[in-house]
Amino acid sequence: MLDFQASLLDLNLDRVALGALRGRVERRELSDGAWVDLRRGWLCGADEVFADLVHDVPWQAERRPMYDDVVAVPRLLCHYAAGDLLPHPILEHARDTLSSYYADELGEPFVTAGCCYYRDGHDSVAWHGDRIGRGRSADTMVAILSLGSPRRLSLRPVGGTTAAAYPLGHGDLIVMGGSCQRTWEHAILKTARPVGPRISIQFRPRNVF
Ligand SMILES: O=C(O)CCC(=O)C(=O)O
Ligand SMILES: [Fe+2]
Repeated sequence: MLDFQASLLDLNLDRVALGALRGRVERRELSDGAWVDLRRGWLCGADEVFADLVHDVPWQAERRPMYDDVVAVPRLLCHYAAGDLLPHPILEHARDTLSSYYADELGEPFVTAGCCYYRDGHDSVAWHGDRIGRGRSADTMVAILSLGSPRRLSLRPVGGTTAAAYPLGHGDLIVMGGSCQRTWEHAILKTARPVGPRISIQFRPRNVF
């Protein structure tokens, strides 16, 4: 119902824009110094941006070794390094807005953008922390903008059982912060429910992957 209302709102506004962050971001403390911030419906006009990204991003199907085999990574990917032009101007605006909103707490800007395209419920990402680089040893932030059909971002303390799950889609923002990448894990689990495609854009600071 909410999604439907958001869609109508988007049509009425007929424009792509970011809502306010100040006063609209809700922080949830996890444990061990980990937290997530949520700002639902941050991006208006998400349908249009979603369609543009499906079309314009050079999506890549990756393969990776697993045991004795090489298997397809179950989602499409495209990584934008620091300094790369992002595939939609609203994403540049989102990155810069996040950088200034979190400047005091993060102490550095968000510089990279990882894009993931989950075509349906078979596409997923297994439990992990973004721990390559500094996320392994230092507090940091990973900000995720979600477009399209809602999928759950599941979270659990490392090695524990699922402790939180946030349905994310249609312009929602979630920021994982504090020790989240090293003391907690996150995943987009496969689902047998009929779900449409979802795109997520993860903004990260330098040397966090
Ligand atoms: O798609 C998402 O929201 C999460 C993706 C993710 O965790 C990753 O690519 O590291
Ligand atoms: Fe991740």
